[in-house]
Amino acid sequence: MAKFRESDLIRQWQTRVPIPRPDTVVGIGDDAAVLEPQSGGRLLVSTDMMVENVHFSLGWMTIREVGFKAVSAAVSDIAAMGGEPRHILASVGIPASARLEDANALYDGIGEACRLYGLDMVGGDTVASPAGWVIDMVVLGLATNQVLTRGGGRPGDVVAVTGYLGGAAAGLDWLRGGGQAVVTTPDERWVLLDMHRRPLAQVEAGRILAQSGATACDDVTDGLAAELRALCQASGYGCFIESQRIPTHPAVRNYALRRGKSPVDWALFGGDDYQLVCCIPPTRFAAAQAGCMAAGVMLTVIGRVTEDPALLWRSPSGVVEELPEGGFDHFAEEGEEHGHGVG
Ligand SMILES: Nc1ncnc2c1ncn2[C@@H]1O[C@H](COP(=O)(O)OP(=O)(O)O)[C@@H](O)[C@H]1O
Ligand SMILES: Cc1ncc(C[n+]2csc(CCOP(=O)(O)OP(=O)(O)O)c2C)c(N)n1
Ligand SMILES: [Mg+2]
Repeated sequence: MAKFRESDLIRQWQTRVPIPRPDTVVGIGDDAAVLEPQSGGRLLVSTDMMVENVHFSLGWMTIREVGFKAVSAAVSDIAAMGGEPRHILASVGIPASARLEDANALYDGIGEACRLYGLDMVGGDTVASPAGWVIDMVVLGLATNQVLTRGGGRPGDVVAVTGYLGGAAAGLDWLRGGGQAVVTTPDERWVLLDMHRRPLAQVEAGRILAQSGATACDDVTDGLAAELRALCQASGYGCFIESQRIPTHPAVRNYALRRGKSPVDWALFGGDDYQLVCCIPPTRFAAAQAGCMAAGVMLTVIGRVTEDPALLWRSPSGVVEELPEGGFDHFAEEGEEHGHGVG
């Protein structure tokens, strides 16, 4: 006897997601969703997959937190384009060990995030997975301002980031057990774990950046170094980064100090932060920063775009050199999954 049926599951899940938006003509329940086309904007579409023991471990995250994080990670790609997320589809592979409560808890997390981002869940697919959980999200969004691609940065633009970087990697380090012998205060731990388990997509900041003349943007999923490389490769220009300007949270710095690790390395190579890194003409920066501050988001200059295509930085030891390569790579060799300097 099956523990639950696909159709019952979907019916139960439907009660956990928000009621349909007015631009949803047909949502969950038919062969395809039907959406009202939007005039005066551009449609943004992105997909993002999370796999158990690659993107998360149920050893230290609840399946509800996984659902929330999967939506945030997917929405983050729409934020990085300066768009407004509107609709989402979720394809889920459920392992044999899962109970009905687990499947519903996943959707409690997905539903919570959908409400937070104003998303309408309009479909998906549900299958059995012989291995672990697999969660793939397709997000549709609308860009009514300029679209922020990766390749628009121009020499002289400042390079800026939202929020703090390196927190998700610090949290992962603690959760993996590496730092649990290290003295931390409960509030420090809370910051680290929250940054790892409950990232928030920077939708409002992306919209403000698009409105205030940013030229390029990317979200920090694989680490700042990898995203800077992606921005520079796309534009054909380079950058100069000041390591001491990279914003790391005081709790992350304290933990790194006691752990004998570098918070800047976590920011550069850790990934999973879901903050935005962007390029903005210097004359537009103050307005962009004020707009972000009014929305409760810190925007920090970390460097500038250069004509020379090299990626350079002033390292923590004060030496100007090439920005080290690295970052999260799914196909990296064992032991170097976090690239240079982290692990
Ligand atoms: N299997 C695939 N088939 C087609 N396009 C893909 C595939 N995987 C990734 N891409 C595309 O490659 C680009 C870079 O992907 P990725 O580095 O994963 O971006 P992001 O960090 O924003 O998720 C994106 O435009 C993405 O849509
Ligand atoms: C159990 C576990 N191991 C490692 C990590 C770290 N990690 C997994 S995926 C990832 C990067 C983001 O994933 P990816 O699929 O490359 O996102 P994309 O760039 O496509 O948005 C990171 C930092 C984690 N979060 N959990
Ligand atoms: Mg991807």
